Amino acid sequence: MAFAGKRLKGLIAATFTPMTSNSDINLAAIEQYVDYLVQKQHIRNIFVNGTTGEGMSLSVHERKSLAEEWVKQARGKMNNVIVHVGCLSLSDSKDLAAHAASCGADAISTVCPSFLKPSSLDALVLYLKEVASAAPSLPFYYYHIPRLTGITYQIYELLGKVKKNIPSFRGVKFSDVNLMDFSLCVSEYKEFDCLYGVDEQLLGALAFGAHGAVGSTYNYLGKKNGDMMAAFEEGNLLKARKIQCSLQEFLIFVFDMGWGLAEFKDIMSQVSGIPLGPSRLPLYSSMKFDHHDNIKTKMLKLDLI
Ligand SMILES: CC(=O)N[C@H](C=O)[C@@H](O)[C@H](O)[C@H](O)CO
Ligand SMILES: CC(=O)C(=O)O
Repeated sequence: MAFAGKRLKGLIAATFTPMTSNSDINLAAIEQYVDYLVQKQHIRNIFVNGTTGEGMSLSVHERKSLAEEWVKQARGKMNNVIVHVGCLSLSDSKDLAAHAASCGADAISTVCPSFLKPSSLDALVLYLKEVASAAPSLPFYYYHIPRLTGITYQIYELLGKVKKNIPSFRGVKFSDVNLMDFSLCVSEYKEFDCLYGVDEQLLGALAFGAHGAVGSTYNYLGKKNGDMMAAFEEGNLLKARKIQCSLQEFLIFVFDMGWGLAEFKDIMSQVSGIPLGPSRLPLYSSMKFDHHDNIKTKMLKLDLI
C-alpha cells in the first residue's frame, strides 16, 4: 500500500487542462503550471482531470497522457496527485484507475456516471466498489457533485455502506452546499478524509471540521485561501471571515457576468501568466480581452492579488 495511513488535508487545486489554441491537450505547459502552484500559491496537492480539468470532455488516451505528465512534473515538488477517473463507461473508469496506479498517482477519485444513473444507494456502492477494485493499492475518494450529476444520495449514508465494502475507500470530495450532510460525514466517520468543494463557503465547512478542500479557485487564489485557513486555525474568525467575504465578492462578480468554468480558465491564464488555452466545446468562454482589466481591478480592490 503506497500511501497507507497518509491523510489528505489542506488545499487541493482542481487543475485546468492546458490546451493549445485548437483545444488539443498541451502537456508542455504542465511543468510551469506545477511550479506556479507551488511557488506562488503554496499549493502542494492537485486533483487532475476533474470538473475543472474537463475530464469528461477528454478521451481516455488524453486523460492517461495528462495523468502521466502531472505525476511526473509533481514528483518531488508536491505531496499528492489525485487522478479523477470518472467516465460514463465503467470499463473506461477501471482502465483509468489501473493506469493511475501504474503511473504513480497518490489517489483516485470518481463521480458516478450520470446519464444512466444508479437506481439506489446500493447500486452506487456496487459501482464504486468495481472502480476501486481496479486500483486496490490507491486511496479512493468518492466525488459528490450533485448539481452536475443529479445524484443526490446523502453522503453520510453512503459512507456507512462503503465502510464495509470498499477497503481502499478513504473519503469524499464533497461539492455541495448541504453542510448538515457534510458535518455528519466529518463527525461520524473520523477515519475518512472529508474534503469540501464549494469554494464560496469553505469557511462554513471548516467550522464543521473539514479536513481540506478541493476546488478550482485554489489555482489562482490558493495563497489567499491558505491565509483564511491559517486565520481560522489560529481562532482569528474576524480575519477568516473578511477573507472569505472578499472571495465571495469576487465570485459574485464573476457569476453576475454569467461566467463559469471556461471563464475561470481564462482568469487562471491571466493571473498566472501561463497560457492555458481555451476550453473544449461545449464549454465556450465569453470573456473578451477588455474584461481582463476589470478582473484585475476587481481582484486588486479586494486585496486578492
Ligand atoms: C462546478 C465546479 O466547478 N465546482 C468546483 C468544485 O467542485 C468548485 O471549485 C467551483 O468551481 C467553485 O466553488 C466556484 O464556484
Ligand atoms: C473543483 C473540482 O474539484 C473539480 O474540478 O473536479
